Amino acid sequence: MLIAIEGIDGSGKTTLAKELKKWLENEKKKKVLLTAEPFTEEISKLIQEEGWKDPVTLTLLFSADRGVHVNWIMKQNQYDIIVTDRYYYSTIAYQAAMGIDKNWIIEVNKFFPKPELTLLLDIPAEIAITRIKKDDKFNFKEKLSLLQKVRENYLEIAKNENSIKIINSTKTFEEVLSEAKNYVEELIS
Ligand SMILES: Nc1ncnc2c1ncn2[C@@H]1O[C@H](COP(=O)(O)OP(=O)(O)OP(=O)(O)O)[C@@H](O)[C@H]1O
Ligand SMILES: Cc1cn([C@H]2C[C@H](O)[C@@H](COP(=O)(O)O)O2)c(=O)[nH]c1=O
Repeated sequence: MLIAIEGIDGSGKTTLAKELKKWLENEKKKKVLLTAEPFTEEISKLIQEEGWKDPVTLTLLFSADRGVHVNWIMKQNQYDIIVTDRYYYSTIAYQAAMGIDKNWIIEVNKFFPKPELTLLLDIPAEIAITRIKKDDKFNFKEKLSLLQKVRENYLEIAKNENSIKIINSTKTFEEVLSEAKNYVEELIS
């Protein structure tokens, strides 16, 4: 079972992913693998060196990275649940915000398995930006207008996809976690 956690930078994905894993392991006795994208060191390096110069290259690099990630996930048979911090909705939301055609991004990513559940942490970019650490490795993060567009794209994608559940991430972390647990509970029970 694949669960994706999505949202703009600083929306709380990594914090939620870690706490969900603890809860699933301790309370639900599930074997959980926590993973994240970008996945490979090599492609992350290329993204940093080359990708940001050109959104087409960036789309292809993130998608190629996902191919390697998915192949690796397929071999992790010992787990009940795989939780990934970012998946293909990130490429649709971010690279479309950079001007790439959404349908082309969907086409490039169409062979990857669809997550059974995606938790979309929704938060205004103005608030998320105050939570982003200054030493983050990708350099466009401070660009408020881009993150605003990424947020709009995520909400648009969610309108047409029942498996994406929107959680208001301006709430306290305890509230966010509780809502996320309810969605996961529905899925595993
Ligand atoms: N609901 C919340 N309320 C307030 N602060 C939060 C909440 N959730 C997470 N945070 C804090 O916000 C910061 C960013 O969280 P986190 O690193 O989990 O976000 P992220 O979405 O993974 O970010 P990025 O995409 O930039 O890696 C952290 O300091 C975290 O403790
Ligand atoms: C998978 C993916 C990621 N991005 C962007 C989104 C973030 O700004 C960075 C990843 O940083 P994180 O702190 O590790 O979440 O990359 C993207 O633009 N497109 C993608 O497909």
